[in-house]
Amino acid sequence: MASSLSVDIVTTFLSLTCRRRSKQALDSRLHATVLPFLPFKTQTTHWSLSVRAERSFNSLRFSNNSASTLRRRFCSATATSTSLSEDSDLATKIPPDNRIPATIITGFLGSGKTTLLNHILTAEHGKRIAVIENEFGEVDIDGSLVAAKTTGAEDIVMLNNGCLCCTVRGDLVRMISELVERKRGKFDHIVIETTGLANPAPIIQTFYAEDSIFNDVKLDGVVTLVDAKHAVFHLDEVKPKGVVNEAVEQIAYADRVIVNKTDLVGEQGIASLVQRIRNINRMAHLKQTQYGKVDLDYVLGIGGFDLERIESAVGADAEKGDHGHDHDHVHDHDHNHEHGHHHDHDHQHEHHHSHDHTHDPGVSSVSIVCEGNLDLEKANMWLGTLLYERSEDIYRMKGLLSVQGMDERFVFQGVHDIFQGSPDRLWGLDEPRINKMVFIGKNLDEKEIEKGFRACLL
Ligand SMILES: Nc1nc2c(ncn2[C@@H]2O[C@H](COP(=O)(O)OP(=O)(O)OP(=O)(O)O)[C@@H](O)[C@H]2O)c(=O)[nH]1
Repeated sequence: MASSLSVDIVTTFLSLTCRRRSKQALDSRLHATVLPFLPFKTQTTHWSLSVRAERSFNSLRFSNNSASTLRRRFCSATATSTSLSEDSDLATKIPPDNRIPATIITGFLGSGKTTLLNHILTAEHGKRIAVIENEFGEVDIDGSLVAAKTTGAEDIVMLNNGCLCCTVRGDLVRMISELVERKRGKFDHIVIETTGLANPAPIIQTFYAEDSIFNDVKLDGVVTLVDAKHAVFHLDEVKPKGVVNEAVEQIAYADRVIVNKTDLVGEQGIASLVQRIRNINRMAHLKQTQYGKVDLDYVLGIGGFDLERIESAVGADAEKGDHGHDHDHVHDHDHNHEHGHHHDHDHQHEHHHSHDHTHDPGVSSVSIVCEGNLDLEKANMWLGTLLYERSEDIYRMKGLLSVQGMDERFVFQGVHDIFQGSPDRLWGLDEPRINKMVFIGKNLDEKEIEKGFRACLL
C-alpha cells in the first residue's frame, strides 16, 4: 500500500491508542519486548518470436496439444528459415503479431509484488491493464491492498482458491479466455501477480501449452521482485529432497529482476545479493529500487520471454543443486469460516512437462476469519510476542482487523520481523466487523495462533 504508514507494531497500535483513547504512555512491557525486534521503519521482430515459440515447443515436449493454426503458421515459417537472407522475405509474409501482451509479476512472499502492481496501475503509461491476482491463502486481503483497484486497472480478477502454479492453472486459462472474449479491445495488457510461493515455470508454460491462450495472448515477460532484506534467507533454505526452492526458481525464470527494499540493507548486503542473483540468472536485467519504483518500460513491453534460455539455465542449476523436478503435489484445504484455516502448500498433481515440482510441505498458511472487536492492547501484545518469538518462521502475515473504538478497518501486513499497518476505510454502517488474518510460514501451529487471536477478542 503506497500510502500506508510504515511503522512497527508497537508504534502503530500506540498511535491508534493515542487517538482513540488518549493513552500516551506506551506499555513498558511492549517496549522492552517488541521494539528491538521490530525496527521502526519509518520488440522483438515477428520473425524471432516465431523461432522462439517453435523452439520452446520442442524443448518442452508438449504432448497433448493439437497445433493451433497460428502455431502451425509460426512453425512452418520457422521450418523454412534456412538463411539469414530469407528473414526479411519471411517477415513480410508473417502477419503482425497483434496478440495481447501479458506480464507475470512474481517474487517471494512479501517482496513487493503488490507494491509494484500499484505503481504500474497508478502511473501514466496510457495502457489499459487487466490484472489477475493470485493469493495464497483463502482470505482475500490483497484485494484490499491493491490501492488502485477501482482507478488504474481496467479489470481486476482475484484467484484465491489455490496457487496458480498448481491447482488453479485451469482457472487462469479460463480467466484469460474470458477476458479476451468479453473485453477484447478494452485493455492493452494483462498483468498477472502470482503468489509468493509460486513456481513460475508451470504458469509460463500455460502461455505456450494452451491454444486458447497462445492464439490471443503472448507472454511479454517475467518480472521477479527480490526482497533485499530477506531474500538470502529464502535462497539459502535447504529443502527436502525433491522439493523446489521457489525463491530460486522465481529468479531463474526472470527477464527482469527488481531488487526491492534497498532501504533496509547496506551496500555490501546488496552487492552480495546481486552476485547471488547473477549466479542463478546471468541473463536477466537487474535494477535496484525501493517500493517498486521502476520505469514502466522496464516491466511492460519487455518484448518476449525466452523460454529456451531459462530451460538451459535452470537445467544447469538443477544439476548443481538441490531442487528436484519430479512433481507430485498433495493439495489439502477446506474452506471454513469463523475459524482458523490451515492450508498445506503441499500439492499433488501431475504435469506432462519437465517443470514438475514439489513445494515445501513444512510451509503452510493459517487463515482466521472471525467477527468481533479486538482489544487493542491484547492484540498488540499477542502479535508483538508472536513476532518476537517466531519472526523467522512467519514469512508473511496480512490482516484486516476490527479494533474496539476504531471507526476504520485496520489493515496490516508483515514480512518476517517488519510490520506495517494503517487505518483503512471506515466500516460501513451495516457492515459486519469481521477480522481476517493470514499467516504464511514454516511449522505454523494453527490451533495456537487461533487461540491467541481469540483471546484478544472482547
Ligand atoms: N521498507 C520497504 N518496504 C517495502 C518496500 N516495498 C514494499 N514494501 C513493504 O513490504 C510489504 C510487502 O509488500 P507487498 O507489495 O504487499 O508484497 P507482495 O510481494 O505483494 O506480498 P505477497 O503477495 O504476500 O507475497 C508491504 O508492507 C510494503 O509496503 C521497500 O522498498 N522498502
